Amino acid sequence: MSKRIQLRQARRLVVKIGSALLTNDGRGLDVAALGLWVDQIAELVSAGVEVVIVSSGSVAEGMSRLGWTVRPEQLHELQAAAAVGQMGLVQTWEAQFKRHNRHTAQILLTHDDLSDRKRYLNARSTLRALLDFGVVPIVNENDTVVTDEIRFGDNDTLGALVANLIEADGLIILTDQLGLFDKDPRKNPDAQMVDERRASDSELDAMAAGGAGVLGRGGMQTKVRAARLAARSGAFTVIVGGRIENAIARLRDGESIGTLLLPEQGRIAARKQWLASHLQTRGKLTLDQGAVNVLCRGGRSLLPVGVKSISGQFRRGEMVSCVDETGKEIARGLINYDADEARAIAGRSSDRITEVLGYISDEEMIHRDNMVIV
Ligand SMILES: Nc1ncnc2c1ncn2[C@@H]1O[C@H](COP(=O)(O)OP(=O)(O)O)[C@@H](O)[C@H]1O
Ligand SMILES: N[C@@H](CCC(=O)OP(=O)(O)O)C(=O)O
Repeated sequence: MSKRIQLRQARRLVVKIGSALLTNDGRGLDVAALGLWVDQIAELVSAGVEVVIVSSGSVAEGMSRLGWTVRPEQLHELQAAAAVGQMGLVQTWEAQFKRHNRHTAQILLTHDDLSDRKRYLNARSTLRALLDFGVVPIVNENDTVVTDEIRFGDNDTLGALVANLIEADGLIILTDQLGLFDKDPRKNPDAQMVDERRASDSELDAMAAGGAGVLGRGGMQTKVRAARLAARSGAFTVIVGGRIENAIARLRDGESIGTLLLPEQGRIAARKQWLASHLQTRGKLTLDQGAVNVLCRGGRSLLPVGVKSISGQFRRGEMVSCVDETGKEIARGLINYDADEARAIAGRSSDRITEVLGYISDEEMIHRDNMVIV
């Protein structure tokens, strides 16, 4: 049976749109095309699918606004163009979603934000809150503080990291080709499009080795790598032509367009493996019997009220071990509070967190998505 059914079942998606598509061959943003993607995404969101957009195009739009016809070589000039262009980029997304009465939000991220545990949880909470409010987040690299993306033109990786961050079911990469071909179709007219593969398939590397288009710079290599990264949290990736009529809607209907790259394992198994790989725990939470029962039954978060005592020094986002009153390990997970804060709210009801700490970041001590039962 075709794996395309996965697209029909997806509840949370990241849609990444590259510079090659967004920018009308370098002449500013292609507002008409952007409007058509917004129509399809707005329909998905109304049908209950959560969508985060990773949008490139700031450098190209900035160049157009500044009247530059040649892409500058100097990094600071590229960064300046990105800062100018980002304004136009988010204005355009906002105006297009407004036609559907949908709010958008600008999120600028760096790779470091996503590898630092604390910032990872902060970014994750913000994105989750936005999705809960029915807002469509528009993500781009924060080109003012880092230069990796504009140097390598690789928002594909950012798309995959966001898919990991929000535990998306899938990553849809819209590009200027119909999909991934067995060789670069620009240089090889006989190239054949790949329909479905495992993201880990090593044959994909040779296929993608052909370089990039004129505006985008990552090419298919970064897309294949992004598919492998996305697969780490169990997400599938589709590489598909953004100019195909109704591409997003047709994918959603399970139609076989573009190239589907599949993870080895499902979302939950992948997540557990990812958590299990963080072997080093920084602290220990002793739980009361009620909390142990609830966690062992599965599918529940750990609330502060079920925590009897805490040992160790840790920061928000670090891995801690949860044990029962005999010291037997029950679970491991990424904790939402620093050790001192966790001690202050342990044993208390979540509605008292604000009173005790003066703020609340999460009702849970450890969210169920960040926990693995051992
Ligand atoms: N095997 C391949 N299949 C499809 N496209 C390929 C392949 N190898 C290289 N490419 C090139 O990758 C380009 C798309 O990547 P890129 O220019 O980085 O776009 P984007 O801005 O969408 O990320 C295509 O225009 C194509 O020339
Ligand atoms: N962040 C920059 C560069 C990102 C970039 O070029 O990525 P992509 O075209 O998707 O491979 C921009 O928005 O122009």
